Amino acid sequence: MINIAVFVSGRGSNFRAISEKVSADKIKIVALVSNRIDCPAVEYAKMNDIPVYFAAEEAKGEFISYDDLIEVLKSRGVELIVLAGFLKKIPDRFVDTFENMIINIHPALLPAFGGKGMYGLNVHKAVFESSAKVSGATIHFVDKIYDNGKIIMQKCVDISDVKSPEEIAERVLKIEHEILPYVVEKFAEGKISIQNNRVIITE
Ligand SMILES: Nc1nc2c(c(=O)[nH]1)N[C@@H](CN(C=O)c1ccc(C(=O)N[C@@H](CCC(=O)O)C(=O)O)cc1)CN2
Ligand SMILES: NCC(=O)N[C@@H]1O[C@H](COP(=O)([O-])[O-])[C@@H](O)[C@H]1O
Repeated sequence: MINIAVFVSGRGSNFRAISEKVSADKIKIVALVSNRIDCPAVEYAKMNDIPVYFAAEEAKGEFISYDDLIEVLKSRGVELIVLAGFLKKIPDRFVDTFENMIINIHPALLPAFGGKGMYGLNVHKAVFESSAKVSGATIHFVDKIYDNGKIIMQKCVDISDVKSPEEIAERVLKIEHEILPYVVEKFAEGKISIQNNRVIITE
């Protein structure tokens, strides 16, 4: 079993998918981290006795600093950090400390439609405006640049008949809720590795 931390900024449906779909004998969610005090993901964590931490660049009020958060996560033996709708840049020192231990889910087929400003519905609006016939979700390692890390898994979905960005969002979210719990479980089983600079998933 591995200890994981999940970082969120809002609704938390991917966080819930991990919590509800990955078996308790494979992972323990020892921390929910958010940059927002009042969000549904935090309510879900509190209802399920998952420790909640609010983090920001500087400690203030209920917020701890990223530097203090590093020590908290180390003390909790965190082996995997999952960014699930987290909308802030993870600082370089954080990326260095947890090298190849941070993953992110992005609601598009990277490297397309990624980078600064590309989050939430903004992504699906850009995809819709591009007239793309396919979209999907990407899970990647987190490095010091937005949406730039090694890709772990992608799954696509047909959007040739959609009438709005919201329809794309709905179809992609279903994909996210499938592949993120799968990837987290593979991490817990020790079946994801980097060999010759390529990500290998062992079935
Ligand atoms: N060091 C990294 N940090 C983060 C990454 C990453 O790959 N490396 N991924 C993002 C998640 N993400 C896309 O998957 C993403 C999130 C947010 C933004 C963005 O432009 N944010 C705005 C601020 C939005 C807000 O405060 O509400 C900004 O930076 O101006 C882009 C991509 C998580 N962190
Ligand atoms: N670039 C980052 C980004 O856009 N992340 C996206 O935010 C949503 C969070 O939903 P959730 O809070 O219900 O999991 C998800 O669609 C996730 O891919």
